[in-house]
Parts: sequence; structure tokens; C-alpha cells
Amino acid sequence: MARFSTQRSRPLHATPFINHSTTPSYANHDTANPSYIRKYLRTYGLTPPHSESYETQKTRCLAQLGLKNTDIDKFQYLSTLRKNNVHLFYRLVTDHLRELIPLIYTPVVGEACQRWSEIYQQPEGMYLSWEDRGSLAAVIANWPQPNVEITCITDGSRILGLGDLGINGMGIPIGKLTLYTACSGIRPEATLPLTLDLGTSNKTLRDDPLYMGSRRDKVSREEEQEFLDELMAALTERWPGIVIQFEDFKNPFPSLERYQNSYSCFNDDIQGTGAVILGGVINAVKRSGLPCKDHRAVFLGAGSAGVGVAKQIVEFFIREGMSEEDARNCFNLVDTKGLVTADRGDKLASHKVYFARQDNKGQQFKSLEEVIDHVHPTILMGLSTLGGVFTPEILRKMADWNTAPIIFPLSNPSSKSECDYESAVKNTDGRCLFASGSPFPPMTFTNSDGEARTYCPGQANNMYVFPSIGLGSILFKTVRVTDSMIYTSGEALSAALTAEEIERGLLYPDITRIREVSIVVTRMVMRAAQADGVDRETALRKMSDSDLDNYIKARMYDPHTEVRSLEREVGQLLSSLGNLSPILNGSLPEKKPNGSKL
Ligand SMILES: NC(=O)C1=CN([C@@H]2O[C@H](COP(=O)(O)OP(=O)(O)OC[C@H]3O[C@@H](n4cnc5c(N)ncnc54)[C@H](OP(=O)(O)O)[C@@H]3O)[C@@H](O)[C@H]2O)C=CC1
Ligand SMILES: CC(=O)C(=O)O
Ligand SMILES: [Mg+2]
Repeated sequence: MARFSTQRSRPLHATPFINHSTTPSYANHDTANPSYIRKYLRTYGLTPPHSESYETQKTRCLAQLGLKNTDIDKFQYLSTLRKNNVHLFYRLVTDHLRELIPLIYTPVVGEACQRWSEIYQQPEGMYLSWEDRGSLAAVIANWPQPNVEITCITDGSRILGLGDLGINGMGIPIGKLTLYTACSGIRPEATLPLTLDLGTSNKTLRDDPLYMGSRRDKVSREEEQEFLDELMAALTERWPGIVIQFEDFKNPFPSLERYQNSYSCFNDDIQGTGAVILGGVINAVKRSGLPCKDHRAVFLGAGSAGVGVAKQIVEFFIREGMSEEDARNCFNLVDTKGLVTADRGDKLASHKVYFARQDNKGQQFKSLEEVIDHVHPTILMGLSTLGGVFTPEILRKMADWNTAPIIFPLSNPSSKSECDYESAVKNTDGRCLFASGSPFPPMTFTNSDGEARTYCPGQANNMYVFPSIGLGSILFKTVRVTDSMIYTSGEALSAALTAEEIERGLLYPDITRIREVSIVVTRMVMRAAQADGVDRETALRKMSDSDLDNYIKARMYDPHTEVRSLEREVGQLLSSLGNLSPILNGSLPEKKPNGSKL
């Protein structure tokens, strides 16, 4: 039997085939790799000898996870696993999406960000500081992966509904990019989590001795723009065509406007959120039985997400036959000063002006309650960061006025949700059409007619669309991300419900189907890009829908087949070399580190 020989002129451990310092996370220390693959990867001897089945790996991991007492312990365990055995991490996540997404993303990532500098253990992602301006390209050159295709950037200034967390916000780009890999199969080594240290307005953080960012106050808007200009140029210089996702910036409208026509970029909080809520609202409006023109919406929150969502729904109403003016008049946005009106007396931020009501006849409505009593909404959206503000009284009014009130408390994490599912179901006698930003468990409830059943909440989170917007943009090498690509992602999501999911009353596909849903949404995003003429992979244009689906599927990273594809790669290499001796004596050519397959 062929055996690995120790009698070689160049001992394996001394052979610098893979430079581990340049491939920190992806050297692939997978305990499932057979020994000849380990030799090929030059990881032989770096893991225990036995080559394990996934079942064994999974049993151990789930047992270890079960021993962790707190959500943060579980978050850290999973982060370490992602770092040490990336393919196993993604096998687990893709097999246990419902259980693990809440641990790697919202809600637990919220607490992880609040405590980032306290719980920090290992490097992940890249930090760029104000002090680095002028040399951002040089710092970016330090990122060890050569083929980055997508980055998610935050400056930490509005992390979920938790405020300015400075560099502690790094949990968000890491979490979002993890979902890119898990949900739409962008290879892990093709993702770059990026956090900008442009100072923080959070004094508690600045005074915290453990805080790992700079102590400076937040830079000015002009300075931020100057920094971002340099950053965009540096990123695209190193990785031409990279897709750039902006995330959790306090006021992201100016940057979106500045870059959206010259880079392949989008803002997840304005556009991704807009699209995902559009998807749920299309289904909820159908289920409400009311035509679009009879809907009246109250939005608590007129920030990036509130305005982004309202704009997408206006577009939907227009496509359903309403005039733009009538469509816009269905919306009532509420901020810290009350109903957004044109004559309120304050200078409205420019993103709010479009929705400022003109028909209030001088009357001002200062509180959510006043606005609700004035509007009698059919749709109630929460994008305010105010946990619990949809009180039982407000929910009961929604039920009094509507057969099927649409209630979406969308703020994250769970503690900031405007109401929980139980309260929404109980106070609307089970009639609400509900979706929240962070997950709530299903519940059984007996309504006033004595009917008992299980109610399933929707999770209206941009995680249903941004992975497909990103993948479609990468595969088509789009010049930019167009409004139509964004709208189409939401529309495609709404159409992705199965008959069984509709029967169960779901507004969003079951999360366990996210990878198959992502294929269809990605294809539709690509078709929209094609129609807008922003695609650069023109050979893909002529493909039929089913061929394009197959193409997308084939390009998606699948952690379950990673060992097999390595085996294929090595098999092809061996057959091209003609015999086994190279692998046995350790003289196989170096595996090029992490050439992306997308
Ligand atoms: N489910 C999902 O997929 C997503 C959810 N979100 C969530 O939405 C929330 C808001 O995000 P975003 O829009 O980016 O944040 P912004 O800071 O841009 O907007 C927050 C809005 O809420 C308003 N607001 C805050 N406090 C009050 C108050 N006491 N009374 C009335 N209005 C208030 C603000 O008013 P003012 O303008 O006067 O300051 C502002 O209009 C976050 O919790 C975030 O997690 C965001 C993106 C996606
Ligand atoms: C989900 C998300 O993007 C947010 O809460 O900001
Ligand atoms: Mg966000």
C-alpha cells in the first residue's frame, strides 16, 4: 500500500508550498480531508490523523455548541470554527440555517457588537483608520486573499438599532458576508469584511479602556467623504469589479448618491431593506384582500430603512396602476418630531422631503398614537429602533380597523423590535400579517372563534435579498447596481413562495430554502441587469432561464462538495503528471492559494 514516506530529501514541513501567513483563514484544516489531500495542501500533520466523515464532525460540533452556556459563547465558538475549519463551519450553517443564523447574525450579533472589544479573540476582516488616509491602497494590499469579489463596509455609526458602536460594529460585515457565503454561495475567501475607524460619537466607548478603536470624535461629513473617495478607488484598483455593500452608516444617502453610478455598489439598509420588505408587502397586500389604492401606511422611522422601504412600495403601487402622487399619498412617515409634513417648521433632511405630507392643513401630529388615530392605517411599519413601541393598544386598534392588518416591526435586534410576535398575534386575534426584522418563534393561539392553530411569523430581513443582489452583480460583472435590479430582487422573492408556504400563511419563503430561492432571485437580478445594459459577461445573455439557473448553481460554493472538488483537482493533477510519485514524495506543485472559483 502506498504510504507517505518520511525518507525524503526535502521534508514536507520544510517545503513552503503554501504560505500560511498569507492564507490565514482558508488554509483548509478540514479534518474531513483524506491524507493525500492534506499533503497536497501542505496541511498534513497539522490536524489529528483520522479523516472524518461530516456526520462525525457535526456530532462533535453540535455537542460542543450545546455545552456553551450563553449566546455570546456560542457566537464565539462559531467564529472560531469559521476561522479554523471554514468548510465545516459552512456545512453546519447551511444544514442548520434556522438554528444558527440567529447566532451568527441578528439578534446575537447585536450583543457581540456591543461587547466586541471585550470579547475580541482573533483577527477577522480588515480595519481602516482615519490615520491611514493617503495610504489606503497600501493597507488594503495587506489583505491576504488575492481574489476578493465582494466587500461589506461599515463605519459602525448605526449598528442595527443599537446606535454608534464604532469599530465594535465589525460583527456586522462579518455576519453579512457569512450570509453571502451561506445563502448564495459566494466563496468565503472572496469576501472582505471592512470596518472604518473614523472615530465614534459614543463617549462611553471612547472612555472604555478595552475599546479597540481610536478615541477621536467622529470625523466630519466632508472628511468622511474624502476618505470614502480614496477607499472606493483603492478597492477597485486592487480588485476591479469588486461589489461594494455599504452597511449601517448613520446617514448613508449622500454616499449612495455619490457612488451608485460609478461603482458596482449598493446600500443594504436603504436598498436591500427596501427590496426585502417590498417582497413581503406584495404578498401581504394580496392576502389583505384590499387593492393598493385602499392601503394607508404609517411608518415609525423616516431614516435610511424607512425611506428606502417606502420608496420601493410606492414603485409597487405605481406598477399596480396608481399615479405617483396617489401612491406617495398612501404613506405617512413619523420621526422624532412626529408626522413628517412640509410645514412642520423644521428643515427636513433631504431624504424625507419626498414623503412630507402637504395635506395636513396646518395640523401637526406629534406622536405615533396621534398619527395612527388620524390615519387609521392598514399597514404599520417599524423602522425606528424603538423596542416595544407598538403597544397592545395600538395593535388592538389595527385589528379594529382591519380584517388583516399588516404589521411589520422591523427594527433589530429583537430587543429593538417594535413589538414581538406574541403580542401582535394576541392583540389582533391572530389576524395580523406579520413579519419582523429579527426572528420570533412560531406560536399556537386560540382565537375568539375558538380555533386553535400554529402561527408562523415571517422574518423580513434584508438577508433574503442582499446575497442574490451581490451574486448576480458578481456573476454578470455589472458596471453598477441599478434600481431595477433592486426592485426585481424583492419582486422575485415575493414570487418564490411555494403553494405549501402560502397555505401555511407565510409571507417569506422558509429560511431553510434560502439557497434554492437565491438561485431564482439571482437569475432575476441578472435579467434586470441585462435589461439595463449594465452586464459585462455578455456570453451569459443568451442562456435560457433554466441554463442560467444551472450556471448560477454550478458557480455557488457548496461546503459539502468541497472535499470532493479538492479530490477532483488532485486527481486531475495526478493524471496529468502520469503517476503517484509526486504526491508521495512531497514534490507536488504548490496549490495556488485560494484562487476563487466564482
Ligand atoms: N429588517 C431589516 O432588514 C432591517 C432593519 N433595520 C432596522 O431599522 C432600524 C432603523 O434603521 P435606519 O433607518 O437605518 O436608522 P436611522 O437612524 O436612519 O433612522 C431611524 C429613524 O427612526 C426615528 N426615530 C428614532 N427614535 C425615534 C422616536 N423616539 N420617535 C420617533 N421616531 C424615532 C428617527 O427619527 P429622526 O429622523 O428624527 O432622527 C429616524 O427617522 C434599525 O433598528 C435597524 O436595525 C434596518 C435595515 C434593515
Ligand atoms: C438587518 C439590517 O441590515 C439592519 O438591521 O441594519
Ligand atoms: Mg443594516
